[in-house]
Amino acid sequence: MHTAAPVPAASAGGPAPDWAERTATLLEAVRARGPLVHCITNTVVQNVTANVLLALGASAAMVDVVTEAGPFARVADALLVNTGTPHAEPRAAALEAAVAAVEAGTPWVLDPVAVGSLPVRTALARDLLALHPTVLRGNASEVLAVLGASAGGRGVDSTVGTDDARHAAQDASDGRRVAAVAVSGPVDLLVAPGIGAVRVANGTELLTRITGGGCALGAVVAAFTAVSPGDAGAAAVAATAVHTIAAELAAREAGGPGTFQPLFLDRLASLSPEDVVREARITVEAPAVAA
Ligand SMILES: Nc1ncnc2c1ncn2[C@@H]1O[C@H](COP(=O)(O)OP(=O)(O)O)[C@@H](O)[C@H]1O
Ligand SMILES: Cc1ncsc1CCOP(=O)(O)O
Ligand SMILES: [Mg+2]
Repeated sequence: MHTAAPVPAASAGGPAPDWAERTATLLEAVRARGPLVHCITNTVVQNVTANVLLALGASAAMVDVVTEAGPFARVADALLVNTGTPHAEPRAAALEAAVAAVEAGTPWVLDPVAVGSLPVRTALARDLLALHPTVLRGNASEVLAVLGASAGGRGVDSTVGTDDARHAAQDASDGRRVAAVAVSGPVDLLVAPGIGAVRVANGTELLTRITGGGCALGAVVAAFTAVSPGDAGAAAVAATAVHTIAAELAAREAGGPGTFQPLFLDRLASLSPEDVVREARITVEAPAVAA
């Protein structure tokens, strides 16, 4: 079992090199353990999600059948539930898996894709949220919508910035509805009790020009929760940094979205701890200290 490094001290607004070191350590832990990630995800991104997990060094299994999903969530190392194409059976399987994950102590991630004005997935995502996912991950519109603070974005895309979701995300994690919230966008925002607001400025606009740039990130976050027991914030930061740094390196060689996708998988697989430490652009805004 990997022993996580201590949480780095927060420094207001400045660079936080300890998070880069810790991300590198957690990346090595993912590769050493090869966590099995149980995915109940949408039909659009199943293939890219499995490929991203395999490139990272994790394992993927798409188990979205009722009566299989619950038992599998008990033996998997982590679970991802994504609401992108919420047909009837995957909806029931998602609830079954989430209940089992909570009972078994399997960490799990909720990605409330396109929640807001669409009633079926919005009800499902709220039911899932009530089961206390380890990490809530989505774009800013989705995070706000599932928390009841907005009407949602434009389909699967956000119409607001990550900082617009900051207060709702902090309320959700401080109130223990979830252990951490990961809000994606041009600069990703990660919040959890004790870590303040962590921002990861890595990434590439090409991640928004292929499908699954965010959905696969949810699976990567799930893989990192498996090696960060009790520290969902660290899992969210490390997963986001690894995903976005690999993408950024791939974008330097890519001719466009078509060549970017395989290069992204190559970079995920070859990303070294040194690459992480050299490329990470992570800042921390310390939590407010009570007077
Ligand atoms: N303008 C951008 N520049 C760089 N990276 C981005 C940009 N927009 C999104 N990303 C990255 O793309 C990934 C998916 O984010 P996002 O598009 O917000 O998710 P979703 O697909 O769920 O809406 C994240 O890793 C995020 O860091
Ligand atoms: C296009 C689409 N439609 C329903 S789910 C989905 C995939 C969304 O993927 P991402 O949120 O990673 O862009
Ligand atoms: Mg999404």
